[in-house]
Amino acid sequence: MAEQEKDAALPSKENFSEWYNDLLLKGEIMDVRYPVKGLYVWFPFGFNIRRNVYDIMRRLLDKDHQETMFPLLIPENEFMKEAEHIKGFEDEVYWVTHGGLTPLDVKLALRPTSETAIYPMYKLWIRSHADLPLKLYQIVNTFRYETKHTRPLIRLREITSFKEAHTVHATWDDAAAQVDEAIRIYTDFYRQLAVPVLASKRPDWDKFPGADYTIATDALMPDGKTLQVGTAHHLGDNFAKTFDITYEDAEGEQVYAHQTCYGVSERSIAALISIHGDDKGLVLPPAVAPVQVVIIPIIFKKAEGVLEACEEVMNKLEAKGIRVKMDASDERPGAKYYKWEMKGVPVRLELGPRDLKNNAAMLARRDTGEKQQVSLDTIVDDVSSMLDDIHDSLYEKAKESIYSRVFDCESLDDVRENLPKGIAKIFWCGNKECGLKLEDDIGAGILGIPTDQEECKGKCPVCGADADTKVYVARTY
Ligand SMILES: Nc1ncnc2c1ncn2[C@@H]1O[C@H](COS(=O)(=O)NC(=O)[C@@H](N)CS)[C@@H](O)[C@H]1O
Ligand SMILES: [Zn+2]
Repeated sequence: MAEQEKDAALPSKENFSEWYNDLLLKGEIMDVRYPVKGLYVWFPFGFNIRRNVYDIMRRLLDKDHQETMFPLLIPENEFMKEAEHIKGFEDEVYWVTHGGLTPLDVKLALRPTSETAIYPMYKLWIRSHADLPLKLYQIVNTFRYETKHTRPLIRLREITSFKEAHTVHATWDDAAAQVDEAIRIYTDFYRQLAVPVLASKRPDWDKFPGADYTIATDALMPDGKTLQVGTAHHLGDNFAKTFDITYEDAEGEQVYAHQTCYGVSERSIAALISIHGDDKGLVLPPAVAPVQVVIIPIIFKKAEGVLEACEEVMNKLEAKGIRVKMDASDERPGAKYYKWEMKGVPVRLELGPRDLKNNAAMLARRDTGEKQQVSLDTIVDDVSSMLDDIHDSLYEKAKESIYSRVFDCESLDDVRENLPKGIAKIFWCGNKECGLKLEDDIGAGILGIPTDQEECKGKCPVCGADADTKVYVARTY
């Protein structure tokens, strides 16, 4: 890897942006030196985290979805069919115009998202209500010519890990239920990454192009800005009408289907790195850590059976399905601790001659730094429960961090005062002019109406009209 930059110390997490960029290199996540703006390269270690993260997503989806894969290239005539969708993506889509030296008679879009690749096929596949609900997903790369500031894992021009699900239903209500199910799946997915998220219904002007409405999940980053880490869209029968996706209902009538689509990307990894990391580097939730336990043999002149004991412990942990590595290199122990702490290994296991004599080993937690001596007879259970404790503690700390930075505000001044720290909740009458004026006034975005919003009565801070909902407002990525 790039040795030269890795020697300087990691900046403090206080300057979040420098810390984040440097950690992507030092933690061997992504290399940003690829010569195309917005395209980045996975280091193997980072790619290993990605595999673990998406294995969790697959386990959740495979319960009642099927995974597949559609082509990357979309013919212009299909892409240009749905007006709203075109308006939303026309200045972001990349086009392929040649095959070798031969100009193409129909130029091809690189999928920015795959509705217009998938739905012409759904038209062919769906004939009767017996074919519904259809729930497919793919995990692919997609391309968006982002003009805002590109950042690895957060805003890429090639989204390398775009999980998009596209479902088809008999009725609008069935599709609405699927949107709720998608948000439940995402909330569970993020809980397994120890990342708490807030779900809210986006204002109309911020919904997905071509959708009836969008519900999004947002994480709160250390710098007080929110990151949209997943979205679910109710597409109504808008795309079904455009792509003529109909099914024969029980009465033999041809009926337009109702659809949803929902997606997450490598922002899921940006969130877990940013929320859990510290000044010593990555702090990985055990569920996604490529190495969950690193064994450090403490060897003096004579090995005195230490290496054999470490091998034995390693085999017992591996037999339990724990991802373990032994670092028997001849680096100093301190250098080893530094390296594996940087890579966020949740548990370090130290074993030297004295431990061996006491039939014990020392466990050190990466998240809190606390050390615990355990007997070699119970070490597998001790390590397993420590890994569980680490997950729970990371999740609790992250929940405390986001809920303590959601501020219930009564006035726009309140909002202005609290925004630098996190998310504000403020009344909104629901009409667009007020919403846009509110966003303009405070230089931040309306995230939306919390999905767990209770009834509440108040006044719109812009027009003074009665309001019965509070909305989340925040500075966003
Ligand atoms: N340029 C980007 N880089 C990284 N992630 C992105 C980028 N653009 C969008 N995302 C992520 O991808 C998710 C889904 O994108 S989206 O536009 O909201 N929705 C769709 O494309 C729908 N077809 C559902 S898959 C977003 O919630 C966001 O988390
Ligand atoms: Zn108003």
